[in-house]
Amino acid sequence: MKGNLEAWYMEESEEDQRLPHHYHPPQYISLDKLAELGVLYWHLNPHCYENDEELQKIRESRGYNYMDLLDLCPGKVENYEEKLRNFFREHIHADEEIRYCLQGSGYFDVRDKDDRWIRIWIKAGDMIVLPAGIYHRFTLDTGNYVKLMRLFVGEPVWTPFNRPQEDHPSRKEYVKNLFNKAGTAVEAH
Ligand SMILES: CSCCC(=O)C(=O)O
Ligand SMILES: [Fe+2]
Repeated sequence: MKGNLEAWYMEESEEDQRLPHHYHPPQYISLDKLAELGVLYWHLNPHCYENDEELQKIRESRGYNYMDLLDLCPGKVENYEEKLRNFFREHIHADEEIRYCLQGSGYFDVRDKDDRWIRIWIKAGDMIVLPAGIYHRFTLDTGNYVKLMRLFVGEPVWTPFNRPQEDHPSRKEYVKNLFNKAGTAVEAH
């Protein structure tokens, strides 16, 4: 299913994290550019997530056997404010972070090769995978609500490792792959 994920370079400022933080004019990023960073994307039909063959195929091909749902609104999660604060602290994980947006919307920010923030706006139907070792963070947008499916290979481990983590094995592996990919054309000669 075709989607239209929007992502852009984010202007850093002390303003409300839930605002878009565009440059003027905006600097949009293509899906190819996100793919270079190892970020994967699909657009699915969020209304049939309970019985969706497309979702099932992705889960089978990538081994995502675990799933749960996270409803980010004040009454439904414990320590709502603290959770949101932690999500917005720059961190990595030892494994992929796989999120499928079923309702609402929010921003995943990821660092590019030059350590600039890219803001990825996920809405209902957007499924993204952040690779292990990529620096990222998450915030709600001004809509203030998101319902996410979380997927994982095996028993889930959500542990965040806050920046700096240059010696963490998943970070080292990520950086190695990131710069190897860019260098392959040269090495081929
Ligand atoms: C609300 S899911 C995204 C937040 C995050 O980066 C995490 O859970 O590790
Ligand atoms: Fe994370």
